[in-house]
Formats: sequence, C-alpha cells, structure tokens
Amino acid sequence: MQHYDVIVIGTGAANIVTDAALAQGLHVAIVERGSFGGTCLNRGCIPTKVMVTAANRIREIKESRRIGVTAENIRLDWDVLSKRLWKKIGESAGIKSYYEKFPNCEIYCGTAAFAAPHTISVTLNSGGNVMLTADKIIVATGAHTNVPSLPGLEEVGYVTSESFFGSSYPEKTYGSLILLGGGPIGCEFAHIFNAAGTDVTLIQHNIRLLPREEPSISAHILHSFRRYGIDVKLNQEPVSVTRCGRLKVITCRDRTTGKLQEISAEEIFVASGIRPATDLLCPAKASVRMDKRGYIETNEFLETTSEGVWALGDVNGRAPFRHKANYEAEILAHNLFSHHTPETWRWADYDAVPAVTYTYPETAHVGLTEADAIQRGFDVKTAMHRYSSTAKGYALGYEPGDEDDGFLRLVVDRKTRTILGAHIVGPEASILIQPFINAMMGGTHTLQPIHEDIASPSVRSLRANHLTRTLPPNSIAAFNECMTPHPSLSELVMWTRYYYDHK
Ligand SMILES: Cc1cc2nc3c(=O)[nH]c(=O)nc-3n(C[C@H](O)[C@H](O)[C@H](O)COP(=O)(O)OP(=O)(O)OC[C@H]3O[C@@H](n4cnc5c(N)ncnc54)[C@H](O)[C@@H]3O)c2cc1C
Ligand SMILES: NC(=O)c1ccc[n+]([C@@H]2O[C@H](COP(=O)([O-])OP(=O)(O)OC[C@H]3O[C@@H](n4cnc5c(N)ncnc54)[C@H](O)[C@@H]3O)[C@@H](O)[C@H]2O)c1
Repeated sequence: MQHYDVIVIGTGAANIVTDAALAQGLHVAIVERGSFGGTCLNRGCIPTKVMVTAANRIREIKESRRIGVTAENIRLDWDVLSKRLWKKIGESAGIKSYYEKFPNCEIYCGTAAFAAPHTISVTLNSGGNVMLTADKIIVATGAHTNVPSLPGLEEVGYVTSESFFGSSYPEKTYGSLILLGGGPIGCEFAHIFNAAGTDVTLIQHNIRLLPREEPSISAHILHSFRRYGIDVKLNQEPVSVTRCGRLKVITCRDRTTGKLQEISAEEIFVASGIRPATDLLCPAKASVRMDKRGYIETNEFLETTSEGVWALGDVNGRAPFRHKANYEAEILAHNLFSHHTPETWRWADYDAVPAVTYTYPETAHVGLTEADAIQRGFDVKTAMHRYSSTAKGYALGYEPGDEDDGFLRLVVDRKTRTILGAHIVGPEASILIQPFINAMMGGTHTLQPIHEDIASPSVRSLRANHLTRTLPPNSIAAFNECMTPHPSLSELVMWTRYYYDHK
C-alpha cells in the first residue's frame, strides 16, 4: 500500500490542482484510465471547434453574397481538416510526459475505485491492481455519453463523440447522417456535417433545439438550421433502430400526435446527453454521496460528504463546461495548495457560468432566462437589440427585417436595474458575452451555502461568518476569476492574471 499526500483521479481540468500540489513539493499520485488531457482536448471542445471553425468559414462564404462577395466550388477538404484535428489531439500525449518528469509525481494508468475512506484501488491498464492511500483525494473523472436503450441500436451500431474522435473516425464525411439529440453536441455536429456536404437529419426529443437557451434563441437556430437544409425533427421519441441495406433506420414517434415515421442514413450519431463517470468509481465505499443520477454532490468549496475528498468538473453535475471545471480547479488549487488560511479561501459561485454553443450563428448566454427570473420572483424587464441596428451589423450584411438578423436579449431586475441575464445569437456571440460575465461576477458576493450538510469544520465557521468577497473590476484577480467561455477568443484578453503571476 503506497501512501501519498494527494491522489488526483482524472487528467482534464484536474491538472490545475495537480500542478499546484506538485509546486508545493507534495507527493502526488495521478490516476488516469484513458488519454491524458481528458474530454476537452481529446474528444470535446478542441477537436469540435477545429471542425466548427472550418464549417463557419464555409457558411460565411456562402452568406457573403449579400455583401458582394461570391465564390465558386466552396467545399470542405476533409483530409486537411482531419490532419489538423488529429495533430491537435496528438499534442495531448505531451501531458503525460510532462508529469513523468516530476520526481514527486507517480502516474498510474488505470481505473480508480474507492476501496475505503482515503483508499483507492487502481486496476492497471497493463494488468494487476495496486492500492493507494492519501490525505487528500481529488475526483475529476468527468462524464460520458448517455446512450439511450433503444431496441436495435446496439445491433445496428452508432457513433458517439467518444468513438467519433476514436476508432470510428470516418475517412471521408458521411453521405447522410442522423444526429440523435438537439443539445449543444447534436447542434454543433449538425452544423459541422451540414457544411461538409452531408445530408443531415436531427432528431430531437424536446419541442425545442437547445432547450437551455431563451426560446427566441432556440427558434432562431431552428430557423437557420432549416434554411441551411438541415432536416430538424422536433418532439420525437425514437422507438427502434433497424438496418436496410447500407442504411440505418430509426423509427420515431411524434410525442404529441403519436404518428410514426422512419428516418434513414448511413450513420447514427448519438448526442442525447451525458452521465457522470462514477459507475466504476464506487464512491459509496468512502461515503461520498451521489445524487439520483450518479453525480457526486459537492458544496461551494467542492467538498464532498467524505472528509478529505473533493470533486470538480463534470462529475459534480454543475454546468458541464470546461471553463466551469477550470474555475473549480483553480478554487481548489488556491484553497488546498497555496498556503491560504480558510479566511481567504475562495468559494464557487454558479450564478454567472457562461454557456456558448458553437453553431452558425453562435449562441451565448450568462445568467437567467426571462422565465427563470420570473420563477425566482423577480419583477423582470427585458429588452432586445439587433445586429442590424449597429453600424458593424450593417457592414456584416444585416438589415432590419432580415430573418437571420441576430440579437442581444437582456433580462433586468426592474427594481434594482441589475442585469440578471444576457442572451446573444449571432456572429461572435462567444466574444460579445464576456462583458456581461465580468459585470455579473465582479463586485461584492456573499457566500451562498450549497448542500448545507456538506461542511468541514472550517467551512462551518466560514458560513457562520456570512463571508463576502469583492472583485474590483479593474483587478487582475477579477480577470482570472471571471469565467471565459472555452474555447473563445476572449481567452486572448482574459489571460491577464496568468501573465502577472509569472512576472
Ligand atoms: C463533443 C463535446 C464538445 C464539447 N465542447 C465544449 C466546449 O466547446 N466548451 C466547453 O466549455 N465544454 C465543452 N464540452 C464539455 C467539456 O469537454 C467538459 O465539460 C470538460 O472536459 C470536463 O472536464 P473534466 O475535467 O470534468 O472531465 P474530463 O476532461 O472528462 O476528464 C476526466 C478524466 O478522468 C478519466 N477517468 C474517468 N473515470 C476514471 C476512473 N475511474 N479512473 C481513472 N480515470 C478516470 C477519464 O479518462 C478522463 O480523462 C464538450 C464536450 C463534448 C463531449
Ligand atoms: N459549446 C459547448 O460549451 C459545449 C458543446 C458540446 C457539449 N457541451 C456540454 O456537454 C454536455 C452534453 O451535451 P449534449 O448535447 O449531449 O447534452 P444535452 O443534455 O445538453 O442535450 C441532449 C439533448 O438530447 C435530447 N434527447 C435526449 N434523449 C433523446 C433521445 N432518446 N432522442 C432524441 N433526443 C434526445 C434532449 O432533449 C436534449 O435536448 C452539455 O450539457 C454541454 O454542457 C458543451
């Protein structure tokens, strides 16, 4: 049995915590069952955005006719695109060799499972098993696709984002494709494949695409998708899958009328949501509590119900975005490994977690929708401003009344005139949302307990003191502690704190 100061399970956002522990000279064990770098680098944000950027270019060129730019034979070169994205994915191998250089770091390539409090059993990928103990254990095991149990699906076969950026990556784009799911993954891939020339059908269970967006934004994306030729079928319950020659066929039932229809394509891409990677982890053996869906419950300091165990990122079920996982990892690095006393600990505030979907056009939001704000008892005032009303919007080609004229929609508290939410659909929405994030995360915040019963003695006393924390908008810390949608160009300007930390 090997003892460590810290065990970190997962090498996505958790690497921020690992780095902080190593910098303190602590003895750290990393356990990783797959590729170093986790979802974002290997099969998530980065490879999809390499593809989305190429798809955007195609779409922009096609749309540029209105401003006097025309081009013939615009097409996506699958080989060039594939080469670029696999080159980027390949870079994540460097993360493992980086950690191998630390004398105070041990790497275990295998699957971690709790065996008892403070004790982890690792089933090594190379065979065999080791037992590890540690004072502190950080769980950052992420999530994976939640494949629906649909009769015939396993027999006929399908891809997910994991297998697509793995053994199922196609040599050329599909002739036709069904996307099962109309959330961010389904919509981003629908945009990518539509631009690549694939005949795309998107089957969505909900009555809206991107149901977490403001309804007007969902409607805008739906309209754009249909204009580009994506066949969107809303409010559908897939009931079975069969094969017909070289095509895969999904039978769907309309959830209102009950009408059945068959949809066929070369491939089925399942993007129907995610589930936490806790199935192999046995958290209960260390009294780490999970919710009904298997997500590990954490408080505002990322503590779990087990003393000495913290959980961050997708596995805790709060906003599955890379920038949110990084935010939590930085809080833990600060609180646990920077010699800070509890009085200066940071805590997580989830009121201003931004979300961007990289469709064409992009959508971005932070804060509450109008419906959420009303439900929370605010007296709400909303306002809308369109791209066409600005000089740059006109230059981009938008005129009042254009069906694709994007907009900003603001949700404001009528009494205090505080911004409760900002929602954008249109070019560069991922960048335009940043000032709203900074405004909402800046200023003075009071500690809001999450899961009151999860509390170490330090957290109990911090809560009793009703702590507040102020982020002056022009401070370097404010730049760091405000989230930045990942991967957006706002990261170029929001890097400030890192620069000064290293000078
Ligand atoms: C297709 C796609 C596109 C996305 N695009 C974006 C985007 O544009 N912007 C954005 O913000 N977010 C995006 N996301 C979400 C984002 O990727 C995740 O929120 C983020 O990567 C989560 O980081 P994490 O550190 O929590 O987990 P992960 O990065 O998933 O890391 C978890 C690691 O733990 C390992 N692991 C799991 N179980 C065990 C175990 N028992 N033992 C040992 N190791 C284990 C896994 O192998 C993995 O490497 C996207 C996701 C997908 C799937
Ligand atoms: N740009 C980004 O930041 C980005 C991009 C991709 C993914 N992500 C993250 O990854 C997470 C997972 O994304 P996702 O799109 O898979 O999940 P999701 O849960 O957001 O969306 C899944 C959609 O599939 C639909 N659905 C569920 N079961 C279905 C079925 N059987 N048939 C048809 N439709 C079905 C649901 O109605 C839902 O709208 C997201 O929550 C998001 O935070 C982020």
